Amino acid sequence: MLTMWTMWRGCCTQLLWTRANGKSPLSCHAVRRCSAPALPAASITALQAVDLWRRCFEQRGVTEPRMSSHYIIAHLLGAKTIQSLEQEKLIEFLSREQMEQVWELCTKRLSRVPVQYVIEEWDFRDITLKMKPPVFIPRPETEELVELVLTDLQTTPGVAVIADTQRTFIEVGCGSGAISLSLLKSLPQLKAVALDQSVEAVDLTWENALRLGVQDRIKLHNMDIMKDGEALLSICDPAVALVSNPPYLFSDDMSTLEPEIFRYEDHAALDGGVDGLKVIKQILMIAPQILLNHGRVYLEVEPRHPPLIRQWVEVNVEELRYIETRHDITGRPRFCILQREES
Ligand SMILES: C[S@@+](CC[C@H](N)C(=O)[O-])C[C@H]1O[C@@H](n2cnc3c(N)ncnc32)[C@H](O)[C@@H]1O
Repeated sequence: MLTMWTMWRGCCTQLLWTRANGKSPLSCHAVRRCSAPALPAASITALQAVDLWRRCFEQRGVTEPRMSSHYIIAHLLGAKTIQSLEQEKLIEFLSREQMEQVWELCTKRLSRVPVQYVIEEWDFRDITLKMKPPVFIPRPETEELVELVLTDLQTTPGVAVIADTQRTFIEVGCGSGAISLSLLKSLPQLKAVALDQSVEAVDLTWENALRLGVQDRIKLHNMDIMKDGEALLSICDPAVALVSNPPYLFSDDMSTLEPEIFRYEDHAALDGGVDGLKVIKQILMIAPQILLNHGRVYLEVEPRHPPLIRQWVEVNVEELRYIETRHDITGRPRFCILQREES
């Protein structure tokens, strides 16, 4: 499936998680304030606008200059990509109104607003999600997490059986709803209970659920798992799976993030504490109480985490067994699978 992320990733490696290589933490956040080029008096074509803004982004040090200009201008012309537009449309002169829109959105990008917030939507697997700052922008690795969960729920003996009869899964930290809504879209028999500490995230997931027509199969809660873990037990029936892409960055790494992330995304979605495991440990403590026997936990984590999680669970959570670590398409260990097993 050629998603926006695949194409984006095809042109760059690791857009958003990349640290500002070679720059000191200070310099990477001290973004130059750039004035936008003046709106030309005469009209230009879409292709000329794409090229003008690409060069402008390049000169001003905006990451992914080509893709940024492509996505914004394609979006304004009613398409996902420049490549999907007919040649005729690309060489037509833009109207004054279209020119003003291009300038407005590209100027936002110039001040390092992520392109996903600029165009206010983004594709995740086969769904299009509305995006709104500061709610976390779903990353390509998470598409892999969803694939993994879907396959595992349908093919693992024992898990597949309970997934067939007990149909609720829980997501901790739903953000824009990417994981839960994608799973609901793919498996019509499933129901979700999703929670997030951010009101903006819960509201955005609800808006996206309505857009996708799955609102009857999802229950949403504005809840902080660190404080209201016990309350979660009272609001949902035992579940077949607990899925999460929690905040997992080591606090020390926060200052090395690109300006797009550091300045615009909710830090609570990213910062996992000193060892990146603060929320993960809480999820693992609660998991045995909210999962059915043989129910599974699926986590997206930082590449350093899998051995630490395995070790920690062995010592601290009797009823959870570490099943395996899975790698992402770049070969990094990024996903952990655990299973509840009654002693
Ligand atoms: C990395 S983002 C993932 C969002 C979404 N699931 C995705 O993959 O695009 C982590 C999410 O967890 C939420 N979160 C962080 N700490 C939390 C907590 N203590 N309780 C509940 N949600 C939390 C954040 O608000 C954020 O939306």
